[in-house]
Amino acid sequence: MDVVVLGEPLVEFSTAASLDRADLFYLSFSGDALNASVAAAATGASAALVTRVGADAFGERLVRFAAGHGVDTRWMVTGEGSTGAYALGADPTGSRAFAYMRAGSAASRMAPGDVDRSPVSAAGVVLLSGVTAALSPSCDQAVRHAAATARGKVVYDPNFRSRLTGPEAARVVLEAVAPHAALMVPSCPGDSGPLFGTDDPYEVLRACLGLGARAAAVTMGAEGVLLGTEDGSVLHVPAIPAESVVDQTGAGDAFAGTLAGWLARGADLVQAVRAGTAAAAISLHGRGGTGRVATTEEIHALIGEAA
Ligand SMILES: O=C(O)C(=O)C[C@H](O)[C@H](O)CO
Repeated sequence: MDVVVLGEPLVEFSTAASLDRADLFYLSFSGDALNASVAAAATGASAALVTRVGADAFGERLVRFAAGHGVDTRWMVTGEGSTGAYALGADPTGSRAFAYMRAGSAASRMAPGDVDRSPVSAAGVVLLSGVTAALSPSCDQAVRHAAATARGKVVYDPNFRSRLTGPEAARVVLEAVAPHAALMVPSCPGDSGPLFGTDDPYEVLRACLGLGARAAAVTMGAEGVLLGTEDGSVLHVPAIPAESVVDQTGAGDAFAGTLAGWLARGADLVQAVRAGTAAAAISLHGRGGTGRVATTEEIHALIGEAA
């Protein structure tokens, strides 16, 4: 397996109106782990999502949705608890509101055994996130176990969510995972303030390397990505400008999933980060986490290489 992602897929109810006024919602499927696994599969890499869904109206649809996007669903199993869901209000000014309906969900009941039953140990890249660790104590354990099992092949997205966890707890997970990380992809701002106490991307980069990650790609939205490696090299990769932005939800996941796919297929770090920035730019044209998934041809066209 090229890429293995561990985390919670969510049913997504989105609207361009505000959540307290909208009465019509668009149904789709999202969640940081699903967004990233769909992006990874779109690169041509084999990509599996390791998770649990509920035995309810949406669990099976979620699995079908993932399969329809080329994700290997053999490790999306049905378990106790409901399929997680969230409502997203993404209005045209760019402001966003989230309402989670995921407490006690099937995926939040994952545990280290889910990792042992998955292809994590044989994966080219294992994509883990702070969202997954924040779902429950057993998910926290699963993330740490996956990091140790993946033997240095981890891409870690801290993805700090104040509705799910606090800075201290998120920082403890980050410190546990960092020594296993081939790459960390913190956002700045976003993850930087709560987790690193600074919005200076160079300081965030140094902090990630100081914790034992072999490389870090600090994502800065329209300012691009600051990429640094343990040998001391630092490179600024510009963002790809996006016009007519519909919604930024999932852009970071498109970045992480795409770069994981490219890395697993043999690209070097700089190529993979460039591909990730292209996928993130394209994702801004769709509503929700999976509304617009970049094709490899589109990525090549944007980064100026022959497809
Ligand atoms: O916030 C989360 O936990 C989600 O997974 C919902 C969205 O899909 C996610 O925030 C996009 O990154």
